Amino acid sequence: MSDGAVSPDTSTEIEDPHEGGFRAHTAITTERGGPRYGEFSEQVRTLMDRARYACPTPELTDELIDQLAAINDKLAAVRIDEWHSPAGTRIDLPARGNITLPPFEVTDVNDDGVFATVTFRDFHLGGNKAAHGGQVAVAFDDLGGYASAVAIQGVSRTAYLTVQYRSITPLNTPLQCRTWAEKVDGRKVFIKGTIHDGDRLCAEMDALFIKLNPGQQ
Ligand SMILES: CCCCCCCC(=O)SCCNC(=O)CCNC(=O)[C@H](O)C(C)(C)COP(=O)(O)OP(=O)(O)OC[C@H]1O[C@@H](n2cnc3c(N)ncnc32)[C@H](O)[C@@H]1OP(=O)(O)O
Repeated sequence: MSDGAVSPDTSTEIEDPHEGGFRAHTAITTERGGPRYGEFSEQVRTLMDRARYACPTPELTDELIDQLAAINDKLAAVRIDEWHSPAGTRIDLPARGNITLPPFEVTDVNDDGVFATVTFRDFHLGGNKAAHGGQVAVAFDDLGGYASAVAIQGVSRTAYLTVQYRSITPLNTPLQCRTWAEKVDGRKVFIKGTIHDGDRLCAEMDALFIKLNPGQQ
């Protein structure tokens, strides 16, 4: 760190409940960030959407830098560990409040798998109005992990994930995603997935998740 630089404030880390995997033994709560945290997440997503397509004047760029720096300073002052951050733990919000995921809402979980509506936004643009292929994989990874968790009632990590891009995945369109466990063989969980725009198949996933051993990172 250079002279005079200040480290981000991480003093709010009050405990480390991490015992392996990527889930902590913390109570599930929908309180963190307050009742309007979902609106906050939506504003962050909208910021990224608008920034993706904006061409500000140099003067506006100057102004926005100052405003965003002020916001970033406020957020840095309330930095906390990943286990207690509402982003990723607010199960009442789209994509658990995780702003790095394409927002999705799980509509059903049953013997046929996990069913969700996922919407790729302007900031997920790949090119020519289509979603970026990597973002499609992100959606599959998270919702595939969900299907794996349901199948084994435990935590797993992705060993491999392949995507077949069958047709254009549109932006700003509620799409139907289904992920399901095709086979469980010991610690190996073979997961399949599809994303449809109505009747049209956009992409398919074939993935292997490995159930983590106790304490495994
Ligand atoms: C609800 C929230 C959902 C969120 C989901 C998000 C999921 C993620 O993004 S996880 C992040 C991305 N993934 C990673 O970082 C994982 C990195 N890799 C690893 O940590 C390890 O390689 C890991 C855990 C996958 C497997 O390692 P390890 O636990 O030592 O298992 P290992 O003994 O090597 O393999 C177990 C079995 O799987 C097989 N296997 C492991 N990796 C592969 C692979 N890539 N391809 C094929 N088979 C494999 C092995 O051959 C072995 O098979 P068998 O039992 O028949 O001999």
